[in-house]
Amino acid sequence: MTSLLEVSGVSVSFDGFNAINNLSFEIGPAELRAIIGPNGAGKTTFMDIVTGKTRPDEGHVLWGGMNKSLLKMNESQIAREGVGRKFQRPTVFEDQSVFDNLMMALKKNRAPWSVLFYRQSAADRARVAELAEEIGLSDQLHRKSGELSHGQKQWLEIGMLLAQEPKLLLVDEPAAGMTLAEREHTTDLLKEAAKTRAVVVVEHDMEFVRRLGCKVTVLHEGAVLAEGSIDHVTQNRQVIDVYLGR
Ligand SMILES: Nc1ncnc2c1ncn2[C@@H]1O[C@H](COP(=O)(O)OP(=O)(O)OP(=O)(O)O)[C@@H](O)[C@H]1O
Repeated sequence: MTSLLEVSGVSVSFDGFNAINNLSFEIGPAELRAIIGPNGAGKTTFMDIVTGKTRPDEGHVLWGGMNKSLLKMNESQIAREGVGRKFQRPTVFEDQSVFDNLMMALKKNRAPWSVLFYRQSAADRARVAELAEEIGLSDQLHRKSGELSHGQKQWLEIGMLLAQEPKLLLVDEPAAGMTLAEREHTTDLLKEAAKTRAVVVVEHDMEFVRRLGCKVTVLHEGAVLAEGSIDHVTQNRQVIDVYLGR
């Protein structure tokens, strides 16, 4: 398998503290991966490095078939390369409808004149309908986004990211604050999204991770402690010790 993203030997320290410690990580172009790990394991810092927010002190972050270095790009160049990031709290335009939020998010020519003279095309409207279907909000299209439930807002934001057609989607704790039914829908949505792109889900909720049914990477002290199926990693003695604080 050729990787979409290949992180190797990456280290970063903050004031002498090693937050990421010789970390290596690979993901394929259509793969779902969960990253778990105790507080302070380096999960957020890892995402910050991939998205260009934090520069590592050492190592390589290679992207795509041509092995471009993401470390040579700034945050917006990395986003344009196709790396999308969903933060924990939903950030949708609350005063706008679901339809308008999705329409605004569509991948288009962002030059000022094209935004100024932009008219919705039938193709764009069809794409918005398709995205709404994918995130399960087809019947909410004309609702104000601020009126949606927490779970629906999260799906809308995922839809807005999918509208940008990312090759890699990083999702931070999507299940937090969701009802069981919302979690189940979120699992389906992420699994579906990962059929055509790479999706990395950082999550604390083990049941949610189990339902994702994907390979799991366990981080601890800024490095990979274990990797494999959820059963494989949860039976690993070191992982058990770390989670029990031994
Ligand atoms: N900008 C920073 N300055 C100093 N220390 C930092 C900075 N960012 C992260 N750290 C430290 O690096 C370590 C890793 O933090 P990180 O937020 O990546 O962990 P995490 O796995 O995401 O944790 P959590 O599950 O609590 O979100 C922590 O000890 C944190 O305090």
